[in-house]
Amino acid sequence: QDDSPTGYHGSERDALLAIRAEFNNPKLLQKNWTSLMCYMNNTPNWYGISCINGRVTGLVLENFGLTGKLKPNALVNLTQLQTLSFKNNSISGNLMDFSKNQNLKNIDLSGNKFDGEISSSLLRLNSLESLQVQNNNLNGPIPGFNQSTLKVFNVSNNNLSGEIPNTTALQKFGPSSYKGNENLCGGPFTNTTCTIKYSDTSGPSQSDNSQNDSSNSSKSSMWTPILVVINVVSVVVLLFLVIYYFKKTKKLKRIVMNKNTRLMEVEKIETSKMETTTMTPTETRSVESRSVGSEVELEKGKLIFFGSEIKFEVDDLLSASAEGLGKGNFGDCYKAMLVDGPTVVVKRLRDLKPLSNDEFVRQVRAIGDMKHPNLLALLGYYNTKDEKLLLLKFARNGSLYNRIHGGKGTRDRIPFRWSTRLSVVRGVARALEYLHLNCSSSTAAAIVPHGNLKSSNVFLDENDEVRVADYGLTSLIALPIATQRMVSYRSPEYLSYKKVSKKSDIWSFGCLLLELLTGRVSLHSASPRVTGADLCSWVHRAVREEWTAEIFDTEIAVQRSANSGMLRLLQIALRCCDKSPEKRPEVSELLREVDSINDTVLDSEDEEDLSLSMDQSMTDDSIAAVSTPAR
Ligand SMILES: Nc1ncnc2c1ncn2[C@@H]1O[C@H](COP(=O)(O)OP(=O)(O)OP(=O)(O)O)[C@@H](O)[C@H]1O
Repeated sequence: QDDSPTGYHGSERDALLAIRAEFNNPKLLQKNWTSLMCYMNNTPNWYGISCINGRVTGLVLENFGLTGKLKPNALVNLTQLQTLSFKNNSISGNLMDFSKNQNLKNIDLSGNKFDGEISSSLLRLNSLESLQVQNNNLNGPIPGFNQSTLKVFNVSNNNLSGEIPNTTALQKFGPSSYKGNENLCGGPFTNTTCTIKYSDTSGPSQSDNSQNDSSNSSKSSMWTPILVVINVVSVVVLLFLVIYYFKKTKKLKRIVMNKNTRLMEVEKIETSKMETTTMTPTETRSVESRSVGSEVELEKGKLIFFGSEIKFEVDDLLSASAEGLGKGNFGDCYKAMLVDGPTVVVKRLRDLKPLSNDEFVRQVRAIGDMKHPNLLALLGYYNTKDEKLLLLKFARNGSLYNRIHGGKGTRDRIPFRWSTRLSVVRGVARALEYLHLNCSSSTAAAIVPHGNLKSSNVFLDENDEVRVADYGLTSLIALPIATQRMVSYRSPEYLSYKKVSKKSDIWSFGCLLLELLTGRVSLHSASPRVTGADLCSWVHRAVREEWTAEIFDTEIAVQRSANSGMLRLLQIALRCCDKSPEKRPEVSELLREVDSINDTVLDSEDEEDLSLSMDQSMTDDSIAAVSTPAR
C-alpha cells in the first residue's frame, strides 16, 4: 500500500505526465494521455498504459518516434510496473534506475540511443524474465545477472566490454545475445578467453586475449599480485559495508514498525470514537439487520446502486466518455457520459480511514440512505480493496461557487440576483435541517452531519434547484486529514478546543451566507490558487470601520427594494458565525427566519444598471444596528 500524501494514483499519474513532458511528443498528447488513467481492472484511456487493480502495470510505447532523455528516477513511482517497452524510438541518455520496480518482468529498450552502463539496479529485479537492450550505445561491462527467471537476454550491438559473467543465468544464452560488442569476451565466444589488458594511460581493463601482444602479457603477470590484494581488500570493505547496512536497516525497520503500530492504535481509537458518536441507534439497527458481511463479499467489483431509477454495469461506465472535473480534497472527480444513458459523476476516494470492507459499506449505505430534494443524491458505489468510488448525480448548472464568482466582470456573466440567491439559501438550509434532524441522538452535540459545507459543495441542477453534496464524508475520511481539509474543523471551537458539533455546520452555513451576500471568495471555498478572505472578520471590520456600504455584492446591492431582506440575512449570517457555538441558532430556527425574508423585488430592479451605487437608505448605521460585534 502506497502511503505518499497523494496516494499511488496521484504519484503514478504524475510519473507518467513527467515522462510525457520529457518526450514532448505531440502523438502522446493526441493519443489521449488525459482523463482517466487506470480505471479499475480495465484498459484505460491512456494509450500504451495497462492497469491491474487501478495500478499501472504496463508502459508500452513502441515505434513512436520518441526522442529526449528520461530522468534516472523516471520509473520510481511506478512500483507495480511489470512490462516496460520503449522499443524502436530515439531515446538517449543513461538507463533509468529500476530499483523500485520489483515487479518488472519484461523490459525492452532495444533500438534506441541509450548510453552509459547497464544499470546494476537490474540485478535486483527478482522476477525479470526478459531484458532486451540490443541496438543502443551502452558501454562498460555486463553486470552479473543471475536471476533464474531470466528467459530472454539480448545486449547485442552495443559498445559493451569485458568478460561475459559466468553466471548460471547468463550461460543459457548463445552468441546472438552478445554479438556486435567488439570488446566482449568469454561466455559463448569459446574461441576467446579473457585476460587483463593494459594501456599505458588508462590502467587495467579486460579484453579479448587474442588482441594482446606479448609485452602486455608480461606486464600482466607483474600486476596480478597487486590486483589480487586490491580485490581482497575491496571484498572485505564491501562485506563490512553490507553488514553495517543490514544492521542499520534492521534498526530502522524496528523504529518504523513501532511508529506504525502506534499510529494504527491512535487511528483505531479515533475511528471507534467517531463511530460511537456518528451512528444513531436507528442507523445501527438498520445496518445490523442487513447482515452486511455476506452481502459485501457478493458486491465486490460490482457497481452497487441505491435506487432503481439509475442502474448500469462497470462495462457501461468504462465505455462512457469521461472528462476530469477536478481534484478535490478527498479524491478526483470525473464526469462520465454513458452511451444512451445518464451522465454521472465518479468520485475516486482517497485518504480514507482504515475501515474494514464491512465498515466502509455500512458508512456508504448510511450516506446513500439520506434522501432529500436538496441533497445531491449518492447513486451508488464501487468497492474493492484498491479502489473506492462514489457515483453521484451530475449537477448540470455547476457549483454555487461558480455561480457566485464565475465570469465576474465579463460579458458572459449572468447576474445572480437577490431572489435566486435567497432561494439558494433556503435550499441549503433545508438540506442542513434534514441532515441535522436525521442525526439526532443522545450524543447529538458531538455530531457534524455535514462537516464540509461550503459553496463549492453546493450544486445547482438543470432547474437551478439546490443540491448539497459531500455530506457524511466525515465518517469515511481519516481524522487527521479531515482536520486539515474540512470546513467544520476550521471553526473557532475546533481551533480553540478541538471540538466540532452540529454547531460547526451552522458556523459553516454562516460563512456561506456571507460569501453569497458579499460576492467575495471565502477562505473556506477558495481553490488552492485563489486567495479567499475570512469573511466573518472582514464583515465585522467593515462594520467597525464604517465602510459597510461596500459589504453587499453590487449585483444585489442595486436591488433597492430588497435591501431590508439583505440586512436581515446579514444579521442571521453573523449570528451563525458567533464565536461561541451555544449562541449560534439551531437549524430549524434558521430555516424559519430565512423563510420569512421577503424575496419580492421590483421587476425593473432585476435589470438594474450595476454602475449605480447602493441605495442610500442602506446606510452604515442601519448595518451597524443589525450586526452584533461577536469578535
Ligand atoms: N455532482 C457534481 N456535478 C457537477 N460537478 C461536480 C460534481 N461533483 C463534483 N463536481 C466538480 O468536480 C470538481 C471536484 O469536486 P470535489 O467535490 O472533489 O472537490 P471540491 O469541491 O473542490 O473540494 P472538496 O473535496 O473539499 O469537496 C469541482 O470542480 C466540482 O465542481
